[in-house]
Amino acid sequence: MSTIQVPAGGEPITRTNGVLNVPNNPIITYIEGDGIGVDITPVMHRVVDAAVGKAYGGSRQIHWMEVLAGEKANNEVGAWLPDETVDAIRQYLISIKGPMTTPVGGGIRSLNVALRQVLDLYVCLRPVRWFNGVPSPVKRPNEVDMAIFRENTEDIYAGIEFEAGSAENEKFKELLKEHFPSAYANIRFTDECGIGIKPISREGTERLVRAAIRYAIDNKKKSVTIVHKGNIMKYTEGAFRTWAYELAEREFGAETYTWSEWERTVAAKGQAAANEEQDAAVAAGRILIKDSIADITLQQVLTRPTDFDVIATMNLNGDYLSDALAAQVGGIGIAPGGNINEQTGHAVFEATHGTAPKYAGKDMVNPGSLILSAEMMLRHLGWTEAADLIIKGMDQAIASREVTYDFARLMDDATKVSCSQFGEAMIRHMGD
Ligand SMILES: NC(=O)C1=CN([C@@H]2O[C@H](COP(=O)(O)OP(=O)(O)OC[C@H]3O[C@@H](n4cnc5c(N)ncnc54)[C@H](OP(=O)(O)O)[C@@H]3O)[C@@H](O)[C@H]2O)C=CC1
Ligand SMILES: O=C(O)CCC(=O)C(=O)O
Ligand SMILES: [Mg+2]
Repeated sequence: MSTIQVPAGGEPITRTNGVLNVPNNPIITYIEGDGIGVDITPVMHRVVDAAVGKAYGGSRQIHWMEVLAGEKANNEVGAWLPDETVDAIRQYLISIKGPMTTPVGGGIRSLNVALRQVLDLYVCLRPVRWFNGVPSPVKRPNEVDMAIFRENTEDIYAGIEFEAGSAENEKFKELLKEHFPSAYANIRFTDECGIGIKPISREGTERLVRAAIRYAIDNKKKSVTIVHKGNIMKYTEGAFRTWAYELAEREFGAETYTWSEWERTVAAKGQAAANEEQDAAVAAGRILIKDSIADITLQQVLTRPTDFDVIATMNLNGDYLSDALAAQVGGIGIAPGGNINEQTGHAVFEATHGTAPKYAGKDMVNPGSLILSAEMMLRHLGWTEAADLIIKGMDQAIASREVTYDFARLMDDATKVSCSQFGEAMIRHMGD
């Protein structure tokens, strides 16, 4: 028997010729989420409903439809990610989710990753911007304004792993030994050795980088930085870099200037000529496509954030970078995101953070990350007036220094409020 109750007054969002048709009463599916999902999801609903109500005077309203996943689904129907949940998310196109728990070192594989893979949500877009007044460990957090495009379906997240001591692991090592003896010889300790495989494809790279460059063009950004560890992982991360440059030159030759063009000009005409060419291209408004190795990137996003606008990278680098960058603009409590397939129109919005289990059910954490994910969702639907109200509510609530514990502990003169009180403050301040 289905656990899904389709809201009587709502209509599905559909898509024709690549364009979303959003009715005034759209059904949006949501997963409450494990851990702090019970705290932040209802607050997000209240804030979004208030913004939509205020922006459109009652002529538009979201009809929320719960679909089960994670611990709640396992408790209620004995499945972590029920088929009907995936089917509903597929059918209704646009969803928002709370975080879901993934055990470490064994147990079920990530449901968050599974959802991205099963719907082929290849772009994980995580914008990082600072709100005036938010406490930050860096001197000039206002200089941080980046958008991370994280490839969401490949890399070590593909889950090709062989547990040490398992029959599969032994079989895989036999295969290596027989067919790739020099690779096998590189394994330092063969006896108890887990093995993971990292697939990175040209197709996966190109669709992600294409989305990142289009975003840079649409949002008038100056550069796209390809972040990789291609010096060490030559045929995965190094290939990502090569394919990214090739794509930029092939599909966006008029709008971009790449560091690989710069290198070719250096070889042909020398460095001064290449610099001149690059400067002229940038002055003419072409987007600079450059690359940076992952380790130094983690330093430079801190020391010279203005060098970075849009970042295009693979799954694991993007995961690390999103949490690290969130710290610069107030922390993971206000770090939003969206998982998107631009070809099918499916999108699942979600916070960057996880289930923060020690705070679960305490009405304590910052709901900002999920609310800002909903703000991205509203913009994606074209409901910009409601999205703008959410930004206004967030700005003003922070300016009035009514903040949750994570900000309050870093601010001298703040009033610490609960998760739900922060939501109420946001709603109050939408009217300011
Ligand atoms: N997309 C998803 O659903 C994700 C799921 N996860 C899963 O979540 C579980 C827990 O992961 P963990 O590594 O602890 O990371 P979490 O992001 O869940 O929490 C780590 C810390 O981040 C801070 N934090 C997180 N959310 C908030 C918030 N809303 N407001 C304020 N502070 C916040 C807290 O810091 P402090 O204690 O300093 O206040 C918290 O202890 C794991 O099972 C993991 O796999 C993780 C990431 C994403
Ligand atoms: O799926 C998980 O449990 C963690 C995922 C994660 O950290 C992320 O997507 O940022
Ligand atoms: Mg993460």
